Amino acid sequence: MIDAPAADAPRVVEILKLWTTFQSPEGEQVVHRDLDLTIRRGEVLSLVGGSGTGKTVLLRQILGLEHPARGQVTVLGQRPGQLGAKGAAKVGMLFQHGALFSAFSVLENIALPLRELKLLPDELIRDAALVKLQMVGLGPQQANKSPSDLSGGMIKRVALARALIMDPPLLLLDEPTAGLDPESADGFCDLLRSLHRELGLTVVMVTHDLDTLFDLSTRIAVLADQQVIVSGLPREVIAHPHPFIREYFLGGRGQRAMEALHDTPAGHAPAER
Ligand SMILES: Nc1ncnc2c1ncn2[C@@H]1O[C@H](COP(=O)(O)OP(=O)(O)OP(=O)(O)O)[C@@H](O)[C@H]1O
Repeated sequence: MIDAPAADAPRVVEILKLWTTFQSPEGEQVVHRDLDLTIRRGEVLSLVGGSGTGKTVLLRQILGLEHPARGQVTVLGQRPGQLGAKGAAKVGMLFQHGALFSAFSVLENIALPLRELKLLPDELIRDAALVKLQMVGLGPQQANKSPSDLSGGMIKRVALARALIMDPPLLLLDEPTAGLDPESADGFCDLLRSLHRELGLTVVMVTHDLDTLFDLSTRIAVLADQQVIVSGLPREVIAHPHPFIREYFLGGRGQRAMEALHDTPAGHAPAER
């Protein structure tokens, strides 16, 4: 369980009156409508919502890979996407399937954002990548391996090392434990928890996994009806009457996690699963 930061901690992400639209054969599809969301330093904010509610698109907008039709996204006081390669120094992103380059070794993958900046000599870049490899719990013996030689859990760790190579204060996680067996998922949550503490990170995470959600979130924001319909501690969110929330948390698969949650005063599930 991670403690929430103070309510007046500095704002890291500010989303105001955001509209996201796409053209489809049926006409204009509105994904976000007047969406507001503020994320403060030290939070682990989890985005939850049904399929197609725009969770991944929102992460991509925070990263600056996509831009809203209307409204404003501000990250650490600046518009995302205006920083080019230097953006990686502010925001790290762990993509859902790792997004490692298969032609590159583990170490080359981790070093890539630093290499693209062309500011440091090769030797320093290599040393920095080795430090990050160790930081995510892997040894130098993994450095020259190809991504195809790695397990799912190791791919996530290498992708996390790459996301952290420039020590960004903000980390975005898209389904960090999807596809991992329960033991690897537990290990990855432990790693994220300790990195959050040691590095003082702010984290925005999309997850469908209730264990990961309750294990790591300091706050949950629910996307439905094109907006954030509620955000707060798990027990506050679960009390909301929206049908998606009733089904998601109180339907079959949510029951077990909810029972564990029930016994904890802060509304967090215990760290053990
Ligand atoms: N580049 C695009 N062009 C057209 N439509 C898009 C584009 N990107 C996303 N969409 C649409 O926007 C909606 C939101 O997509 P997004 O991937 O953010 O959903 P999500 O909430 O992450 O869903 P899931 O939980 O299934 O991953 C979907 O209907 C998707 O088809």
